[in-house]
Amino acid sequence: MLPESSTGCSFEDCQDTADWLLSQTAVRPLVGIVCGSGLGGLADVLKDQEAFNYKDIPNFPQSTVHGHAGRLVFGTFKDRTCVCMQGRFHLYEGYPVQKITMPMRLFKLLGVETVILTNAAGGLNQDYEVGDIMIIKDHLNIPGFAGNNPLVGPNDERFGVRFPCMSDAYDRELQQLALDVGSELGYSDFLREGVYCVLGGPSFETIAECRMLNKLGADAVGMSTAHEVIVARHCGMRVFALSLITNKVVSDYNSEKKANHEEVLQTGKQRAEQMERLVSTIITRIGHNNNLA
Ligand SMILES: O=P(O)(O)O[C@H]1O[C@H](CO)[C@@H](O)[C@H]1O
Ligand code: HPA
Repeated sequence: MLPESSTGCSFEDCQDTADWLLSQTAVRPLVGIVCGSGLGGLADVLKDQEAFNYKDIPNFPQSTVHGHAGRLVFGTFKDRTCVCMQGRFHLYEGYPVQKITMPMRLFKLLGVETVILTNAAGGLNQDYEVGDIMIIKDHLNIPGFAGNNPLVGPNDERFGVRFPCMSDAYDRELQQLALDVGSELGYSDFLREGVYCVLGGPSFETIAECRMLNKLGADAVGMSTAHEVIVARHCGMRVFALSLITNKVVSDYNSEKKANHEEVLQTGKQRAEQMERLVSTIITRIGHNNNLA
């Protein structure tokens, strides 16, 4: 059986889901947002909200992780129309990688042009502090090294080409815009630019793994985002992504510290306001057809 037909992620499945949503709401979103662990409050910046529980959306996966509410929220910010995933899906939840990235194809079919992804991540870079916000400039897709890439399987040209380029995955103009907005908001002291590394999870990294990832050039590590970015780029959407450094990884055998999800959610709460202001200000500067306002 073809992977796409077995997971409900074919073009027709995604189109059915898009048609259903478009029949339920008058909002025609141009910006798609994905909230990372503990960052679901980002959806609250949207006005005139219309929200759908994931369980009520045809073909849609369910959120199983604490800190991911499981709601798709449509609304506007200033005059920008948005759709926001309050909760994402991860490999470790047991979904095939095609299923966890299906919402990106749905975004495309809803008319989204720009995707803004956020995540919680562990800081590998020794200069990073908890609470830093990292503009993702590139990624290391470790599951992809082992063949677990969301584009594996028959390619549907209606979404994109068989061999999409990824050297331009993270839009450089949007990165610059984020730096400018961050500076205007007085965030420069905790705004970074770096490389995000995705692992399968759900176990946190060993000390040896952290040391290796840092040597490989990763600044932050998490269990999401890169798969979504690949699928979003495959179908031609512009991508911008932020990591909130919620914890410093343990890379010293003398350390007593232990990575844990509670700390991740706690840091999310502490930086929620700045994350929301940064993202919402960036959204106000994104024009139609991918132009910057
Ligand atoms: O990437 P998001 O969804 O923000 O979540 C991050 O936080 C969780 C670990 O605490 C993992 O799911 C990791 O990927
Ligand atoms: N490792 C992996 N994923 C994470 C981390 C981490 O330290 N923090 C938040 N998500």
